[in-house]
Amino acid sequence: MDAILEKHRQLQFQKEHQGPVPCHDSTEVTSLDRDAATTEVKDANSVTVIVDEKSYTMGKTPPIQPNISINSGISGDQRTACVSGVQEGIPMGERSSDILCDDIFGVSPIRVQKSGNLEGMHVRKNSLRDNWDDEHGYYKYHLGEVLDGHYRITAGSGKGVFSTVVQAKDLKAGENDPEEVAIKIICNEKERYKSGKREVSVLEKLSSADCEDKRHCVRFISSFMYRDHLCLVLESLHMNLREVIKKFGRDIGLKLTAVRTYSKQLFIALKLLKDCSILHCDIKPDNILVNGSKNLLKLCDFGSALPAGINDITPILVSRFYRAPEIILGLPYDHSLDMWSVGCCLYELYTGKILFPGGTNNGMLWLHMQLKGPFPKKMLRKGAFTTQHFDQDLNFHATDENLMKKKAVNKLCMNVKPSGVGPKISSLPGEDQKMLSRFKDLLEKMFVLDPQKRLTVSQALSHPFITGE
Ligand SMILES: Nc1ncnc2c1ncn2[C@@H]1O[C@H](COP(=O)(O)OP(=O)(O)OP(=O)(O)O)[C@@H](O)[C@H]1O
Repeated sequence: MDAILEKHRQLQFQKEHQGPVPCHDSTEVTSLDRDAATTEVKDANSVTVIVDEKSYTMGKTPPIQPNISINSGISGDQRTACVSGVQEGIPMGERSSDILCDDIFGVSPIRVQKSGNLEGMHVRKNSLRDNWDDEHGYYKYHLGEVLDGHYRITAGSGKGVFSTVVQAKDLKAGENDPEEVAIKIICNEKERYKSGKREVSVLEKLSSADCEDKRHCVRFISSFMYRDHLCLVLESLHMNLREVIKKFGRDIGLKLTAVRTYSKQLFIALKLLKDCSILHCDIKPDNILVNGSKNLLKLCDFGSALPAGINDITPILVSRFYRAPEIILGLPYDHSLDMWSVGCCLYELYTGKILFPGGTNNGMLWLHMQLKGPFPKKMLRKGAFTTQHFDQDLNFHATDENLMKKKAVNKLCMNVKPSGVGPKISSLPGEDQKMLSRFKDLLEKMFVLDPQKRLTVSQALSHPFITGE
């Protein structure tokens, strides 16, 4: 990818010469083939739990989060949720029978069925399953296998928490049909089947609202059942943005012109969601796919999507690093929650770094305040979960273990001095300074803490960073 290599070259030049570097003005994200096979990371000692996506709603016992560790990484990794203990300092009697566990890096929100120990969890055993499933309910496909007499599997493509995705050749493709497709094989489990069916109806709605395929959401082709697995046939894309960052932009990020191209396409996708009254609720680099030339992206994984206006209050909606503050505080939410997540992705694309790597929701709020200052009191007063993070005078109350070690956190939250996005984004020589300051301005507006004042999708599409005017 020229744009990224160019950025590497600039950094290298800067290091060696400590001065500006002449720069190509490449705006295109150009092709670079995937050559790394996906890795399987498996912890021999981990115990997999089957998780259920329905989140807890306002008024029920607040969630207790066991220390869940999830072997996570890019989508090709095997992600296994394993319970390593329970949260300290909470009497057993106060625990809800349904314990929610928070996600960690890049992993979609999940819910285990019972707290603390493995008793009652839906632990799968090989002997209990038909032998075409693995012990966790994933379908054990093999290359060359023909699914439903229709699709020959040509390669593995990715693995999510709830599915395996394979590349396949459509053996019955008509003249205008794509030969290459991706098939998302949903885990064989009742709740997964139900959420898969919901994903199908969201995809159908999006596809029929975008007949010309110009609005950057993955195309849905069809679905079928195969050996008790719901299978979604989707257009095939090349790799996800987490892989792109990892492979080409780790700790450095992509060139601004490439970020601008991706930003515009993401906003067009958000506009489609808005027009269809759908909240994605899990936007993160893993769920954004690019084509082989890397110049076209598509939003994928609508497995957590919700109709706008449902507003079940839950503190674990959206993967944690990309989770907007209104979710954590327990406020009503709408399309602005996806705008926040997209902001996190754009920052990550440009810098190669995660903007809010909080270890807990409490840690996330602290990072939000460090960037943008104290929360408006009006907002805090309305939050169903505010008391978990703020005292009665609305001063921040650190409960995150890592935060408690830091002296600065003990100060009243009113003293938090916001850094803003600007200082976190370093300007590279050769980068168009006007475009960069517009990018910073865009991000600043996407990270407005109050969701009602945050940048809307129409405003984003007409922002000077996008229009260039
Ligand atoms: N249409 C596609 N073309 C190519 N690869 C895909 C496609 N859809 C998904 N993938 C790959 O599979 C991975 C998992 O897909 P997806 O996120 O839809 O599954 P999931 O089980 O809902 O995952 P999770 O809940 O962990 O986010 C993606 O990150 C991507 O790498």
